Amino acid sequence: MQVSELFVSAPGKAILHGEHAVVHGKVALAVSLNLRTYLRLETSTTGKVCINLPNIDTFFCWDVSELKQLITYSHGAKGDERKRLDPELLRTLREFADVTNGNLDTSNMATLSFLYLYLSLFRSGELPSLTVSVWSELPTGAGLGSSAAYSVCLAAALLSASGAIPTPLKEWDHTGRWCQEDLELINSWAFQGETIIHGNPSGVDNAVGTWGGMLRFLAGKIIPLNRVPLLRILLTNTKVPRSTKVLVARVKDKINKFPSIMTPVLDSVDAISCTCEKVLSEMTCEPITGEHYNILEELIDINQHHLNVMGVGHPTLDTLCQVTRTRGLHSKLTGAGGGGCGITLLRPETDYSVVQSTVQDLRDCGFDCWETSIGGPGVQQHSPLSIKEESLEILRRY
Ligand SMILES: Nc1ncnc2c1ncn2[C@@H]1O[C@H](COP(=O)(O)OP(=O)(O)OP(=O)(O)O)[C@@H](O)[C@H]1O
Ligand SMILES: C[C@@](O)(CCO)CC(=O)[O-]
Ligand SMILES: [Mg+2]
Repeated sequence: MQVSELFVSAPGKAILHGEHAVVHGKVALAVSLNLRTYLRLETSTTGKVCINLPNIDTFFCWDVSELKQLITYSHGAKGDERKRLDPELLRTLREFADVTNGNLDTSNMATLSFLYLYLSLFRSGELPSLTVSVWSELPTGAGLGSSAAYSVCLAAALLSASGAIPTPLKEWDHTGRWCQEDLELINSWAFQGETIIHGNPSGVDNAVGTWGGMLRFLAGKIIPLNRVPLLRILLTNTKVPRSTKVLVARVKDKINKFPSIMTPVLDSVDAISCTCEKVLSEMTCEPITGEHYNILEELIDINQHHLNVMGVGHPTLDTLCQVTRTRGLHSKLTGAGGGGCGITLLRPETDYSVVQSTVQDLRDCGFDCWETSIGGPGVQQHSPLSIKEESLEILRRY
């Protein structure tokens, strides 16, 4: 065991275009948010493994000796264990935690992905006693990549604690980032955590949590977009709970039922992402005009219609679009939809008073709403000094 106390964090994300279509091999454009999930890992000599997940009211402790037996029953991963889930280990863990396949309980999913990563990453040596506490600024299950930020934090902390990757924080620094090769390892294990929570993730959310910034994602290929203009975005949480796993499965059923109808929709979303990427890149090399923003707004409107066609809209998201439209602003859902969050594009000239009135209108609908900054850094190691006092207090409370 390499560390006694370790802090890491990973950002949430907003998808500009391409949610759902990305699961079916189309392009998505996604960007990290300034809202983060923080994790504290502390080694101990208690002979216990504990997780504290206060956002979802989940607190568990197991004896290391009890967990050790689970590995004996499992035959170990075959092939490249970073890329594919070990079905036998997962089955053993489902039995152990009494979680049936298809169970969507928040607490069960988070526990299962922790146990899976812990046992997979330490199975070849001694299982260590440790306590992991996670605290997030992100709303859970609202489309802002909370599951990916959680999985990325778990992967980074457990890989570092196992010695598979170094801890990058220098004595004199407040934050440290891993090298490219280590980030790829973190991302691949985070994808496994996402797979346990989501069922069939594309990998875009964990890629943003790992690398941060804005990126183009296509069939597992990640291209960072460095030349993008500064965008002003309003985030609205309708507070309608939904599960990404259920929504992704719903879209798949629809594609299977109406392939000739749904395939053109997915192709159109792909073209929207590509057109948006082109416009964003033009905006960095020529003077930004109103026409650039007109196109970005039209793309948002068209995509929102497509997402409704895919069956992942919600009446509250329609309300969000209508309310912002009366203020001349354009919105779409972000993430899996079915409730959760939407994004509204603000133009550079959008007056502060218009933003304020829009926020108030949306709050009057019962939504949470705030202007956000985008493009925050990907997964990081922290010194305690670089974590807000309230978050640090929560992480060290358990
Ligand atoms: N802070 C957290 N602590 C523990 N578990 C979390 C936390 N945040 C998210 N999770 C896990 O992630 C699940 C929510 O994932 P889900 O993919 O449905 O939503 P999301 O990631 O917020 O949205 P989207 O996938 O659309 O971006 C929760 O049920 C829980 O298992
Ligand atoms: C709905 C989806 O496209 C995005 C969720 O943030 C699912 C995924 O890509 O894994
Ligand atoms: Mg998710």
